[in-house]
Amino acid sequence: MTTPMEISTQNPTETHISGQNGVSQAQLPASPSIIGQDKFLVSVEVCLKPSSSARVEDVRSAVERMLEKRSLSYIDGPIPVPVDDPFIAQNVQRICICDTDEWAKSHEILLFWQVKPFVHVYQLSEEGPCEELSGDGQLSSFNEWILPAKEFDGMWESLIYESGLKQRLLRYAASALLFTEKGVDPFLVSWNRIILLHGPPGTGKTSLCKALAQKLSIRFNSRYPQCQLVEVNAHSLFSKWFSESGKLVAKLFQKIQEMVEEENNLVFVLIDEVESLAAARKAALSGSEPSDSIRVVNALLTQMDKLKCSPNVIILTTSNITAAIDIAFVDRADIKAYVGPPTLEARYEILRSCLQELIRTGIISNFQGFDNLVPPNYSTLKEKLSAPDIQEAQTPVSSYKQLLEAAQACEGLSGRSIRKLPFLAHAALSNPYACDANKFLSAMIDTARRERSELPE
Ligand SMILES: Nc1ncnc2c1ncn2[C@@H]1O[C@H](COP(=O)(O)OP(=O)(O)OP(=O)(O)O)[C@@H](O)[C@H]1O
Repeated sequence: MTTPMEISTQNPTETHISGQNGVSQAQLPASPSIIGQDKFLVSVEVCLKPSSSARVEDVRSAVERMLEKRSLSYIDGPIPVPVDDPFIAQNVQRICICDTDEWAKSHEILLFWQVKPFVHVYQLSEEGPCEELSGDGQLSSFNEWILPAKEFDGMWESLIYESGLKQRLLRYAASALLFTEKGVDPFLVSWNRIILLHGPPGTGKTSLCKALAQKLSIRFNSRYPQCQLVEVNAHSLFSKWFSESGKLVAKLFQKIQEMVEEENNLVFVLIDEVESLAAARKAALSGSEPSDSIRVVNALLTQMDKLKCSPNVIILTTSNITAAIDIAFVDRADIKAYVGPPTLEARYEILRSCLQELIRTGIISNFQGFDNLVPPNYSTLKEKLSAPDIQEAQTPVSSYKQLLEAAQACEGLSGRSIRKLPFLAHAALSNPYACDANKFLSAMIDTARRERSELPE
């Protein structure tokens, strides 16, 4: 048996990939890497307009030429679509620099001569989920999306974790796909493509799985031009109609198998709350559940083992059980990552992004506290707070401090609760139509304290 790789947000160990000289399109690494002459390979994601019918290769070359001409500095985030290039302007909706953050930490800003941009061109699918109703018309047993999907656009960026968790997941998945692609003998080097994210409720595990699938579909689109995500509803598989469940599992996996047979298809299977499978199995063994349920779980595990052999499948699973999970299902996962409650920095960044959105939409006005209406990021804030001239610049600093205080007050709250906080704070204001930033921040601190006091011991 292989020893699973544990990724934890609490015990970060930074590992950098290097020596990717001569990387071809199909072998792309998922994160920036040092290539020949000490250049950093940085991903540049180019989103086409829904109306565009331009060839991906043409857009890629045009963007590469544009990047060569401009002496850009590379930091994560969008760069303006050039208006002086009619072809790009006509076809491209957005250009985004990605994944420079782990390099930028030690190198500050990456300059154009240090960088080899790796351009990924994609178009979002607007089809929406295709839902399959189970026989009795109740809960559907799965949802299916064509990736990259409009629904998941921006999800990756909105999830904030410390210690490079997202980058590590991306790299592990990318390495797993590369090993398979290159035909590495699994008897000599073992790995699989099952990922388990576990941790308390509301820490973004399901969202992270979907966002990871979306990212990989963009990064690997030259090898896999088609990509799907199938979200299995584990609960619905254990409907009260157990006799139907076996059929549901068979039907579901038959469909997945059909997708996988097409070798240009990359298929992600997301199974949420896998502990419900283990619970059903345990209950069946103790005789409190129909023995059908054990057959369903076993059928699911067997089908997963079968799927594991296909090179173009990644199985993503989540569990809310935070302690060591010891179930047959989990043994199968090679990559296990603990996703914990957000740290102070992550909480601050989540609230900052909420605030920015409320400023953008005009819900918060009368905003004097922040430079250019942009609240500072956590590290800039730290610098500002430790600056010697802090006493003189009282007004902005008090706003920054209020935001930090709100983040401190959120200790123990999940990412999901923190994202709801600005809404609750707004609803608590006496005059929500003329929303003053400082009043809003005070309301947010109070709301956070109240929410926290309501947490179970
Ligand atoms: N670290 C985070 N950064 C930013 N947003 C977060 C974070 N954690 C949670 N959220 C927000 O909470 C929402 C809910 O997360 P999600 O449902 O994926 O969590 P989960 O861990 O799967 O929870 P559950 O197990 O209860 O389903 C996300 O869509 C996101 O908006």
